[in-house]
Amino acid sequence: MRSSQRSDRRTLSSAAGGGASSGKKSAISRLSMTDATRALTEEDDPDSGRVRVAVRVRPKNDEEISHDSEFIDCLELQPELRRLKLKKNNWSSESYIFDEVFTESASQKRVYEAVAKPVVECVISGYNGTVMAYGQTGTGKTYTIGSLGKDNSSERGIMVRALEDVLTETSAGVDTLSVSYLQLYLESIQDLLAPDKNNIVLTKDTKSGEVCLLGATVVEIRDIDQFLEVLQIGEGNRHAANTKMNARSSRSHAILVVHIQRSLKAKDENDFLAVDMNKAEESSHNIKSKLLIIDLAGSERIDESGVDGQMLEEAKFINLSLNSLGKCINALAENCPHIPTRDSKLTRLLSDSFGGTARTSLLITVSPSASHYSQTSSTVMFGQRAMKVMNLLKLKEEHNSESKYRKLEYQRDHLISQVERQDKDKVQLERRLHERETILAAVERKLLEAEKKLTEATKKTSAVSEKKVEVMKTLVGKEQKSLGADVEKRLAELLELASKKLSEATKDIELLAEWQNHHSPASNGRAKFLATWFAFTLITLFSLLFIL
Ligand SMILES: Nc1ncnc2c1ncn2[C@@H]1O[C@H](COP(=O)(O)OP(=O)(O)OP(=O)(O)O)[C@@H](O)[C@H]1O
Repeated sequence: MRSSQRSDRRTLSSAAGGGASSGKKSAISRLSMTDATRALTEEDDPDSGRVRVAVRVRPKNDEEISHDSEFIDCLELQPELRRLKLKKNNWSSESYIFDEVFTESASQKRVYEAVAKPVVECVISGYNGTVMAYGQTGTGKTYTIGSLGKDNSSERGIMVRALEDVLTETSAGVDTLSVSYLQLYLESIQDLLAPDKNNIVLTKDTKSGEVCLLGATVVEIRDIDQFLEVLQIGEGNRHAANTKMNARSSRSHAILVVHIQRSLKAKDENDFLAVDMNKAEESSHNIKSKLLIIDLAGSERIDESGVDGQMLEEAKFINLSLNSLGKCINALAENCPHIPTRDSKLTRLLSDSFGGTARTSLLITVSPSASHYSQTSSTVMFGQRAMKVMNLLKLKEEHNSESKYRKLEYQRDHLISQVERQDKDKVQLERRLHERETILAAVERKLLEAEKKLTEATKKTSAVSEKKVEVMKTLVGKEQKSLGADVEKRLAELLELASKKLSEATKDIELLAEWQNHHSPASNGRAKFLATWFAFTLITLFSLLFIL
């Protein structure tokens, strides 16, 4: 069995795109399982709704190599910065940022993985998706989108690789995978799998708003080899006419429509847990999604292609449809209230892909040759405007009434168990709250006791201080008393000494007076004066000592 053959067993997790990659996918899976009507919003992936635009430069062909030898390329690529520089001449260039920039050497695998794989994963999860290539004739749209890679599988383009992934991720016998292959030529839709059906009617389902191709052949696909055969038949029927620009130019838009219907059957308990249901019963609901892979006709201008007759007619219609696509993209990028989708069949077909509910990736293809500067420039501008278009992704689920009823039952049970769980949690929380309150009360009690002890200790401290002051006072009093007695004693001694000295001095004065009287009466008066002065001095001294 080939790697692309479908897996036999399906679980909800694999059904939601469990095979391929990325964390983003798990978010999408979760979404697809839990809420049928919910849109993939910016909350899940801030950039999810925007139309993703990548640019791919094809290698120069022989003609360009010989013709361009004297000119510099009109492009300079910086893939690591996702930047493309468009050079008008040596000194004038403009820079543009894209979601991806692929150089001439980028492989088909790399381009698929960056441009188409995220869309394919989305479609597997139940969303609609569109991958399309836009660019000047001969720049590699068909090569990128439709290469079958018969001789070399590394050359396989987006159509084949997308189907390989879808086949790997879906289950034969449970999911349904089918394709229609059409071309839009001269504003009529032709069935590439049944060439006599050349006017397929394009309508819109009034209920779902989905675009339908009434009467188009739908082929159920079982494996990749069968799909390659289908694609080959379609390619054989694709109308191609030669123009001056490209000997194998496609003059029509090729449209591959891939329908996926997935019947989500939950088989074991884990599956139900994955979808937020807690009962292991079998339930089913269908997810329908659609992938459009479009290889647009070349966007060259009529005057540049130099065509006439039938080919001029073709070019006019191609221009009409591509112009109306450009107008819709401009209107969407500018948030205009009216989007002119009814102007062409191409825009009616793509009404869901731009500004609708699908995930969309646009690859613009360009030539590096300076001689195609003006076409390259207008292609780059087209891509830049498309980058501004936002889509709102919506999951498309179908329910039969029984499965709806079961789902509601599961949801009710799930809600009841949630309420029970919450009640249990509430009781536990209340118990914990009570415990905390008890602890808090004990802590408060201890705090009060500690405060009381602190007050008592403060009181005791002040009593001790007062006592201390009293003791100090007593001690100072005692000291003062003993000091006073000492002073008094000393004074008495001094007084005694002074009175002794006074009486001695009085005696001496009397003796002196006598002696004076006897020997010199003239000096008697003076001696008497001296004696009196001396006595007065002693008395004063004695008084001072007494005061002290
Ligand atoms: N990246 C590439 N690597 C190698 N060869 C390429 C690449 N891109 C394009 N080519 C070659 O360039 C030629 C033109 O490519 P292709 O037919 O895919 O252009 P186109 O854009 O589809 O043109 P048209 O609008 O006419 O359909 C083909 O021979 C193709 O093999």
